[in-house]
Amino acid sequence: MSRLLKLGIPKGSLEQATVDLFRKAGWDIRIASRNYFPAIDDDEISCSLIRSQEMSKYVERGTIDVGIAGRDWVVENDSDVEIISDLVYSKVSRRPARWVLVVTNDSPVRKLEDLGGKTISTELVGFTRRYFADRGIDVNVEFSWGATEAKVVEGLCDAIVEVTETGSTIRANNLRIVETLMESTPVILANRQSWQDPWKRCKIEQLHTLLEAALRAEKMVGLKMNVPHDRVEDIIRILPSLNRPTVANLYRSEWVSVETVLHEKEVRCIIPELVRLGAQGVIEYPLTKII
Ligand SMILES: Nc1ncnc2c1ncn2[C@@H]1O[C@H](COP(=O)(O)OP(=O)(O)OP(=O)(O)O)[C@@H](O)[C@H]1O
Ligand SMILES: O=P(O)(O)OC[C@H]1O[C@H](OP(=O)(O)OP(=O)(O)O)[C@H](O)[C@@H]1O
Ligand SMILES: [Mg+2]
Repeated sequence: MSRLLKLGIPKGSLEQATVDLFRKAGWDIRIASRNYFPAIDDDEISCSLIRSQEMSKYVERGTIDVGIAGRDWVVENDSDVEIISDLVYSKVSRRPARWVLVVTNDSPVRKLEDLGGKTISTELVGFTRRYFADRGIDVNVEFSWGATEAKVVEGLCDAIVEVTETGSTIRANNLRIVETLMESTPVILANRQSWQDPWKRCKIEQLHTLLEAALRAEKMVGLKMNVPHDRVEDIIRILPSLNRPTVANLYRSEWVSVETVLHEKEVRCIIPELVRLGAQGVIEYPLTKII
């Protein structure tokens, strides 16, 4: 019997970064203009484009089995879903997005308490209300449909709670961060019943393993070299690795082959050192997955 896993891809800010990550993990997802059901090169998966804000609701009720969406919206919706994994990427970087309390540069507000009795505009209304209520600060939280930064500039509110990644929107509007309220990364979230189904769970775990492996491999490279037997200890001492470098014998030789995995930025410092210590035939190669 052929089985199908219903997968939700986040439409909007995380869409392109998610499709790119799937490509690295081994799945080709093709999104045709104005079509909400992307093609995927896996007969066991059917794909839908779903807004990040709504993903957890559809996963909770089982309309889709598994999805990717920002943890922020899962928290906001207070959805009863299985969180399988945090994937640390954003729209343009590999850093978490941050929900920050923001005011204009010339605002007298310096700390959360200064907002008592004031109005805050945000898309994340439930979370913001809970955040201030938990701290005993009475604020008026208004829902914003977007372009939220403009509202604080125009004086339509006293502060905003908005998501930021690079900080460029905040800078461009002459705004100031008072405090970070929450960090958020995309998560893999699954329907609880789907997670209990052995076939679906196995398929979800396949996605989980390969998406994480592709993220982990970014910026990492493999390094391989030949080393005289009596220099191995000196070389191993300076060589970074995920666990321990591999040392293998070379056929009928006094030399050994040493292999390791390290961050690409470490390579430019380490290669001259390796050569100084007697390594030869040093090669660097890209990695696509690390499990
Ligand atoms: N640079 C970024 N800008 C906006 N959202 C980001 C960014 N990086 C990551 N995200 C995440 O993308 C998800 C969706 O963000 P958001 O709610 O702003 O909707 P959107 O996809 O940007 O659509 P819209 O055009 O309505 O803003 C959130 O989980 C958010 O944390
Ligand atoms: O810190 P930065 O890197 O500048 O990113 C933050 C901005 O990105 C998002 O807007 P988005 O692109 O989702 O457009 P939107 O205004 O339609 O939400 C968010 O709402 C901020 O305005
Ligand atoms: Mg947005």
